[in-house]
Amino acid sequence: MQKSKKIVMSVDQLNYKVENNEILRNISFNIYENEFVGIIGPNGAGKTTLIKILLNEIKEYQGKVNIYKKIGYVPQHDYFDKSFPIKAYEIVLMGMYKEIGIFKHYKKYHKEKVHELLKLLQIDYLYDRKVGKLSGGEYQRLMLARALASNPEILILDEPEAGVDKKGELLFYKTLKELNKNMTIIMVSHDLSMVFKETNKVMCLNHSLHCHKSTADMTADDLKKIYSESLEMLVHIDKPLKVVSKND
Ligand SMILES: Nc1ncnc2c1ncn2[C@@H]1O[C@H](COP(=O)(O)OP(=O)(O)OP(=O)(O)O)[C@@H](O)[C@H]1O
Repeated sequence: MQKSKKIVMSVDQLNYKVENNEILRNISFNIYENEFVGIIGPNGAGKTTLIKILLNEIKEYQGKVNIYKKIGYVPQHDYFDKSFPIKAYEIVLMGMYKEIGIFKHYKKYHKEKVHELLKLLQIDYLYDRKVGKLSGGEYQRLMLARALASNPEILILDEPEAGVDKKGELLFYKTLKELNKNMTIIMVSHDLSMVFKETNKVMCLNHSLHCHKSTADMTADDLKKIYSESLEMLVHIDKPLKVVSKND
């Protein structure tokens, strides 16, 4: 069934080094429309670097990267300096900068779109609030509104759970599930329990790609290949993983 789906992104033999430090090694994968892919891996595994390559922020790599659809990006929690005096609606307008331009020639239509997005994400009350006054969960939803402002077909999120409490996280994933009906989602996360609950594909990255498969087919051995402390990690995963015997 998978074969009839369209490829939205394809990476072939990607290698990336900084001086003699091999950060990404021989990475190849395809992402298909409407997939919800979780990228997991330990600290320093190259997850954010891979995202930066997909976003074309890093260009000095070897291999082929083809992106066939428009990307919206939800950055890590500390992406913006929160002491900067900017209001929530202005952050969302930034997501439309290609339409508006750097001289902020926005029209009534753009502001209406901001209201629409904030309403969709249940944070319309934040419209005029300074970004430094937002909670972790509100800030995360605002970043999502900014990413959606450019009408993306692929949404990439880098550790969206950081700085958000459990209730906020559950609400956020509910929204992502809804968006996933019309959008491909790629999410870097350290929250393995949510990755196993919410995504339908998982990539295990630790400089090279150790596995890329359906979430339902993930095994404890897949995790052991990338996490040395896998036993403690497994304790926090609600969903039972397949037990693979040595003969499998
Ligand atoms: N410009 C750079 N120069 C040198 N080393 C770099 C550079 N960018 C990244 N690295 C190194 O590459 C490795 C991968 O970093 P990256 O941020 O991609 O990891 P990550 O998997 O996202 O980690 P985390 O889960 O901690 O956020 C790290 O060891 C990092 O120090």
